[in-house]
Amino acid sequence: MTRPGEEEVVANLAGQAGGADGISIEKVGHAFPTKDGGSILVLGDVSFSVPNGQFLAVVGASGCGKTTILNMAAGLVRPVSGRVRVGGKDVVKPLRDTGYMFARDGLLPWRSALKNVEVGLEHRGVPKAERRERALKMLDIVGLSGFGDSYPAQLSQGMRQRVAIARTLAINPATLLMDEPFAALDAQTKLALQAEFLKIWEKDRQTVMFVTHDLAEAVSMADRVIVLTSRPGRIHAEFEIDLPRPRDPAEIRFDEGYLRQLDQVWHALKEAEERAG
Ligand SMILES: Nc1ncnc2c1ncn2[C@@H]1O[C@H](COP(=O)(O)OP(=O)(O)OP(=O)(O)O)[C@@H](O)[C@H]1O
Repeated sequence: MTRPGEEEVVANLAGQAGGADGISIEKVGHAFPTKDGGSILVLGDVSFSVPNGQFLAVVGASGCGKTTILNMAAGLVRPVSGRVRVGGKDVVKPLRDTGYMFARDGLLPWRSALKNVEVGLEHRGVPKAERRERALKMLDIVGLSGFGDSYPAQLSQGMRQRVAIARTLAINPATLLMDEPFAALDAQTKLALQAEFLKIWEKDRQTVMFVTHDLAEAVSMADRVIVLTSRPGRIHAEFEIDLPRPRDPAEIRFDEGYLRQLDQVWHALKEAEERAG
């Protein structure tokens, strides 16, 4: 899996609030060069859009190009063919009003939790007092008031991922790109953070593209789920998730409508993998 380096993470955190026209992936194809001088086709003619304020989950077999699509929307990878637009603009470099979150929290170990939340604001040139105020507010929102002076090594994995959420949201991003952000957490913490994240998101409704292998996570959180084929990734199926909001992923687990939609997505993914295999 490709991951941006720290500088790129910081660049993505250095966001600016602003309007957006969602995300648009238009006829995108991509291949990476291989060591033997050949190339590996990763994405084949993928088109979809994420309307403003929608929470889209993308699922698909390992290696089908999910992270590559996120990296394209983040401006870290240029597609070989096709076009990627975010907020109505072609993405030709990392956008300042896009937040990017990963399974690993990416916190800077030498900075306190509070200072980590401030990183993106610093890069935007937000004055110190305002920065501090916003970072403290975000830590409070993610349930970590009182932990601002703690360093990442002094926090549990769930707490560190909470700091990462606070850091991503502190810049007030219009677009959120999330790559398995809760994958490294134990089941209980994962459910708690999913619920907390949804509570925050349901207020602000950023445009979200969320990559996950966890189908329950996709269906319980998203407005829409896209299933990609195995490599080269193409769209295999798409589902509108018509479950009411606000949603709590822990509580929705036994809902009939949820179970039905989960079953549909599960079958679509199985079918996509069987066809490829
Ligand atoms: N920079 C790169 N150079 C060469 N190959 C790459 C590069 N980035 C990704 N790939 C290859 O492209 C394919 C798609 O990678 P990507 O990380 O987008 O898949 P993914 O669907 O996110 O996988 P996973 O679910 O395992 O995270 C993989 O085969 C990967 O090895």
